[in-house]
Amino acid sequence: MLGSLVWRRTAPAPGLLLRLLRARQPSSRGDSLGQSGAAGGRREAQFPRAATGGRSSAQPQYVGAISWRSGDRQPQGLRAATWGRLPGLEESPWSGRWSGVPNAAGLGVWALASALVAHCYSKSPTNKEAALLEAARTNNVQEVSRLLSEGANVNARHKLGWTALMVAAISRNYSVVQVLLAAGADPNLGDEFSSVYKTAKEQGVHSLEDRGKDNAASNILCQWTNALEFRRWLGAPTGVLVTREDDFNNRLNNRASFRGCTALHYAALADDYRTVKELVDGGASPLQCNEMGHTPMDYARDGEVMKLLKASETKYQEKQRKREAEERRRFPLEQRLKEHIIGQESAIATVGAAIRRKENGWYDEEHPLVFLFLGSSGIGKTELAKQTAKYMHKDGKKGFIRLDMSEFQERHEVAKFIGSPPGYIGHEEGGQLTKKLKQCPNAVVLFDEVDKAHPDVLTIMLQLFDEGRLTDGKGKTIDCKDAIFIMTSNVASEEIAQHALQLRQEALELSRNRIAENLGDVQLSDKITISKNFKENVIRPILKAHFRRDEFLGRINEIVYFLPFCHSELIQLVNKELTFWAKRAKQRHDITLLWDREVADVLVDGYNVHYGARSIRHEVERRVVNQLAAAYEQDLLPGGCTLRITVEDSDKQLLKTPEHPSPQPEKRPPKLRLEIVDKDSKSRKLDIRTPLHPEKVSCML
Ligand SMILES: Nc1ncnc2c1ncn2[C@@H]1O[C@H](COP(=O)(O)OP(=O)(O)OP(=O)(O)O)[C@@H](O)[C@H]1O
Repeated sequence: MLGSLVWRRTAPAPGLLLRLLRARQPSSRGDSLGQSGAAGGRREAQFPRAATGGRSSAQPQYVGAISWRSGDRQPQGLRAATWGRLPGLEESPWSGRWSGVPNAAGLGVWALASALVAHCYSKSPTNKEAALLEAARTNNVQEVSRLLSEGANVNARHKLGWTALMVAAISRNYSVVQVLLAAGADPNLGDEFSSVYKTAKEQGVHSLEDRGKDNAASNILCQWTNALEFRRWLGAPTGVLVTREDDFNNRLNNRASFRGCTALHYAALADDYRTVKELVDGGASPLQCNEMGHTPMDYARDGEVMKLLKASETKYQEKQRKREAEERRRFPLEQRLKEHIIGQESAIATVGAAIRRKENGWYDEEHPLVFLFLGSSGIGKTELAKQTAKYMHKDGKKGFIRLDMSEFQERHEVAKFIGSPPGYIGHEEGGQLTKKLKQCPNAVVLFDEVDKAHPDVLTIMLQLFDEGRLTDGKGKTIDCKDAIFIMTSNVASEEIAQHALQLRQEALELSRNRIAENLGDVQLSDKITISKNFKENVIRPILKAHFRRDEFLGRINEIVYFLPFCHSELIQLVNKELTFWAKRAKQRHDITLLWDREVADVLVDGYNVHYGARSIRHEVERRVVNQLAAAYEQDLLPGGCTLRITVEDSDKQLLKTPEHPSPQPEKRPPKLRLEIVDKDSKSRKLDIRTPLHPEKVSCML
């Protein structure tokens, strides 16, 4: 592991090679401004005598080390001693001789360089965060403390993605690590730098040296000098490889990916016991994985550091378990789910209880947990699965696997599911399920529309649920007893919806009767529960007929029923949608959006039991967002204004019907309108033209 991330001691890194090669090139143009390298935590550079004020010589002679002041691109000694003595002054780029007297071209270069340096310095003489990174790298504890006391952001990142704590850790600068942690550095931040080549690609710069994006002046100058440090001194951008080696560390393998590596990963790589200890004591997680899925221990060598990490892993796990248990007690899963899911209380309770059993060790460890979510479209089946995955796997993505089973309707599509056997097309690709399960064997796996899957796919699923493991096309077995499998289906959704609506009607009538009979403290309640009788005698036979397998249904731990929304839940859904648009209006257009209570009542009418929450979303878009967009397009919404959505008084319309030849008064559905609220809190209606009619007509959808 270690070998893949760190260059062998004897092999110079490519960037170093590149610079060595450059330095050895004959200095025909007097451009050899020297080498830089990290030595003993202090950055040193050697400069030709010509550039440091010595006598000119055809063979550049090097003088002693000149130290960088942290946060300062210019060598101090150079600035003090030879300000203005730039290569063009000492030697003409065209003459190839050291002259001592500036010729025209030399003067030009000098002027250009001076202007450029002045520009660089005027732009950002002391960028605190950049200086902090540099001070952390060079082990300048005093400078780190000074910058932090002056307000430098301790968690700021280098433009390529690492933080000061990571630099200090890889540089084995234990004292800096201490200071940074004390100042609140987050030890669990991950590096955003991947590999040199990937980062270069992502940032759109060259991996070795970026010429293309320089400003023209520094480019011209650097073509003459071609000295990397000089380019950097001028503020000219350098390539990713060199930046990584110079600003971070030059002993790391530039091909390896470092994304997600924390300071602790780097301290383990650097094999620095004191820093590892400091980080662990400072709250660094020894369990945190980088993008490759490796923990800091994977990078540790055998010895003290490895021992320390092992011990802290166990301690951290124990601590984490206690913390999570406490968090669960204070903020149970059901409560979290209710923050995202409106209604569906019985479904939430069923899932919550099963997961609590699993989390607390009260479950059958030989089999994974399997749910079947039943109900019509758009009522939160997928959402509940997603939120459960979020709860179980804080890092998200890999912990939630979703497969649309309508893609596995044919027998040959089994191969897509678990991968083709050797010799078949697609063997190398692997299966959609197995590939993802391999990455996260305890994921929450959602099989959407499971009723559409081919029976052969169901057979594989049955095996998976039964044995808790799966063998892929390459013959590799994945153990997934800890996974949670959720299947969704619309089978029997019509029956469930009708039954629920009927129960709700009965409950409502009962409440009304009791109120009418004056039976005291009666509350109207929308809460209903589906009876066991209905589940056994209506739903189970439908499922049996569909899946044609008792054993398949037998392997399901819980069948979870999702019911159509009641009125109060619909009001909540409407408010959720309107809140979403209000946030958007504020963020994008600085418009404050308010609405009257009756607006939700009107929008609830758009509910369609077959489309669930989606029908509410569409109704809000059709009746509110369309108006907002039209008003915005017609320039009726000044920035910073306040808008109110109100219900237009329902007016009457005269209708003639065959039964009633004389016109009958009929109430039209109420309309929504937009009003702008003036500073004096008075509202005035917005006159929005309907997009299809150019003439001015009031648009009230
Ligand atoms: N109970 C609910 N509470 C809040 N939002 C919901 C609820 N039900 C559905 N939604 C929203 O409606 C959209 C569709 O929901 P979801 O994908 O969960 O539907 P579904 O029941 O899985 O239906 P389908 O079978 O059609 O996928 C999502 O954006 C979701 O946030």
